[in-house]
Amino acid sequence: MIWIFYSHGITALIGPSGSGKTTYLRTLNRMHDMTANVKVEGEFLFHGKDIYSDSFDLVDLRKRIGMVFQQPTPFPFSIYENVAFGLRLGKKVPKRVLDQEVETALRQAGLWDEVKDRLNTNALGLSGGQQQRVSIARVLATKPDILLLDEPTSALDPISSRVVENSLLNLRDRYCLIIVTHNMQQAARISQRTAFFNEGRLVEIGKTRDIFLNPVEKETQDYVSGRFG
Ligand SMILES: Nc1ncnc2c1ncn2[C@@H]1O[C@H](COP(=O)(O)OP(=O)(O)OP(=O)(O)O)[C@@H](O)[C@H]1O
Repeated sequence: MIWIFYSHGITALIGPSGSGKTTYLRTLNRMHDMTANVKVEGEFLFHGKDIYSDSFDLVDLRKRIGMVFQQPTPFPFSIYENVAFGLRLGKKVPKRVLDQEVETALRQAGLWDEVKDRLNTNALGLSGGQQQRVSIARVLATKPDILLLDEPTSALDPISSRVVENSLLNLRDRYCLIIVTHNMQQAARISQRTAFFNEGRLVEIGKTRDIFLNPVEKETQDYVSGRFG
């Protein structure tokens, strides 16, 4: 099966617990490389080049295909240093440039107005939703093409979740976002395309509206109508 992700927009990966959503997501930036006994099959082309080829630079890959996890993952540094972290890796960047890039990333993540007066305070002092947006800004700062998000709002309260969702909505015209979510309402609210996984297989992928209202497969119909999962 050939599966294409477009250069921008949100694709939601849905399915019952243990259906393989996270396992699939992690293949997209080679997160399984460090795990013993994992075999990845198939071809994963990124701008026409197989990301599993030996010549693909892993650090570059993870900059261009960034990942945001379920738990916010700020480092115990200032907000500024968190976002600047990836920009500083392996090169010297002038402060003026760094300031600009940090601001841009925080604006894109929808956090700038809330933190612009306290960039030097510890990111761990922020709320969960703010910490998650710091995590998103940190990934955005390295100028990725793709953001992989593994249940990015499931550890947050409903209000913080909505704020993070809104940030993702603002990013979808510029980036390719691929998001694992347990929350079908969330998938329906924010994604243009949805993929349904079950028992380690991709069952069906299509426009979100079609997957929810008019799926091809009975398995998908049963899941979206709440008959299992
Ligand atoms: N295609 C597959 N091949 C081999 N193992 C798989 C496959 N899909 C899933 N698994 C195994 O099933 C387990 C659950 O998978 P995974 O965590 O990806 O599911 P999930 O849909 O993300 O679940 P949850 O929604 O609970 O986070 C993992 O241990 C994984 O190794």
